[in-house]
Amino acid sequence: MKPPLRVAVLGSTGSIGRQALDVIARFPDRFAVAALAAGANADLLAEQVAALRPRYVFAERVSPRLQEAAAAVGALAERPEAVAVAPDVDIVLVATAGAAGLLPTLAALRIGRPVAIANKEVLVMAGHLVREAMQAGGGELRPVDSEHSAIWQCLWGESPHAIRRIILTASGGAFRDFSRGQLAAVTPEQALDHPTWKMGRKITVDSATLMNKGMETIEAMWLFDVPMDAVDVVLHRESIVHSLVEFTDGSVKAQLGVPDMRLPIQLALSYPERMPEPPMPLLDLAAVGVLHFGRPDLDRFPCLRLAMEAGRIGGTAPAAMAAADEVAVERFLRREIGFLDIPRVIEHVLEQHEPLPSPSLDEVLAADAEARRLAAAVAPEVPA
Ligand SMILES: NC(=O)C1=CN([C@@H]2O[C@H](COP(=O)(O)OP(=O)(O)OC[C@H]3O[C@@H](n4cnc5c(N)ncnc54)[C@H](OP(=O)(O)O)[C@@H]3O)[C@@H](O)[C@H]2O)C=CC1
Ligand SMILES: CC(=O)[C@@H](O)[C@H](O)COP(=O)(O)O
Ligand SMILES: [Mn+2]
Repeated sequence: MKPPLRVAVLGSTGSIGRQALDVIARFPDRFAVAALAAGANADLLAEQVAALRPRYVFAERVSPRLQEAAAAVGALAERPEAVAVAPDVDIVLVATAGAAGLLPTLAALRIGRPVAIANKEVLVMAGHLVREAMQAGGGELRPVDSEHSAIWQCLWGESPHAIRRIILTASGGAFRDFSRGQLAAVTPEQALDHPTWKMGRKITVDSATLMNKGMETIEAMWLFDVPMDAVDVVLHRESIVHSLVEFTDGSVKAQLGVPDMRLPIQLALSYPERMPEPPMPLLDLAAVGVLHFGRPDLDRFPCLRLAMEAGRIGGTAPAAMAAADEVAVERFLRREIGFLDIPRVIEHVLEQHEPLPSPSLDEVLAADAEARRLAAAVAPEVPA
């Protein structure tokens, strides 16, 4: 029997991270936790360290309790990159949110380590650097985002030359049926009430603005090496069809399942095998009854258009956009700006930004920092 796959979970206290620990715990013969990294939730991380006894731990905020738990099992790392390249790790799951996963992803890929990537902002900011690191190190990227896991599965056994179009499905988020007038007055609590998925706060707001889908179009370009013109978005309220691929001969393949991230997480770990048991309830299509599809409305949800435009421009534009979005979402959650200000802030930043083609890491980080500074300074137009 093979020894268990040793997994480093970056972002272990978050929504994806906690579900990953669930999956790992279900199959102790197959998977083991080798390392954990998190941000500010030192209490939960301390509990995870005490229960799972990883050999490497990183935290942005270290509490005395975490220090004690980490000292009992190994050393506290100074940086998340150190966890990503620690010895005795077979795969790194990058489940941090926002820009935090960029450096650990590059570090792991540069030493040829497989990376299961949930943190889509990493690919949006610097897809070309991720690809370069993967090619230089001989590493491998396995998609975790549900749509990209679906596309990945549709492409198994297919030639990449046979792809005509990638079709990403979008639930439409919390405000899919709201008018523009109604959108002006929505609250963070309403935005955080996603109709089909339970996720972290930032991605849930991104889903409500359709920025999540916009970022996913750029993520698809890098993961599957297709131009933006070969990526489409279709609204699908039920989140049962996770995405589709249209091939050159007109055939269309889709992957379906109940909306539950434990399947894509499990598959990214078990690949190229499928596990013998599902981690979630099975899909009963007769009980679902009807599936709906439609076109996204770019007037009500301009973030999708902004992201696709940034993806087409390339260079530092997507990094500036992602940074502006991160700041705008935080400001909305703090009630400093209204929901309709989120695309305004991003558009303002992109108008000021002069994109550099093929940027170095330093240039990406500079574009990120400048976009954050600009986004923090945009005054709200809609009263928060
Ligand atoms: N949730 C979902 O269902 C899906 C998520 N994704 C993507 O996966 C990523 C994670 O999403 P989600 O789990 O929802 O987000 P959460 O906000 O729930 O979790 C984010 C995690 O990142 C950790 N973190 C923050 N900063 C650092 C840092 N500097 N170093 C290490 N860890 C850090 C947080 O730690 P702490 O809590 O301790 O501060 C937390 O564990 C995002 O990019 C999202 O777009 C993609 C598809 C589905
Ligand atoms: C679960 C997952 O992959 C999320 O990215 C999800 O897609 C969000 O739903 P939306 O379709 O509303 O963006
Ligand atoms: Mn997704």
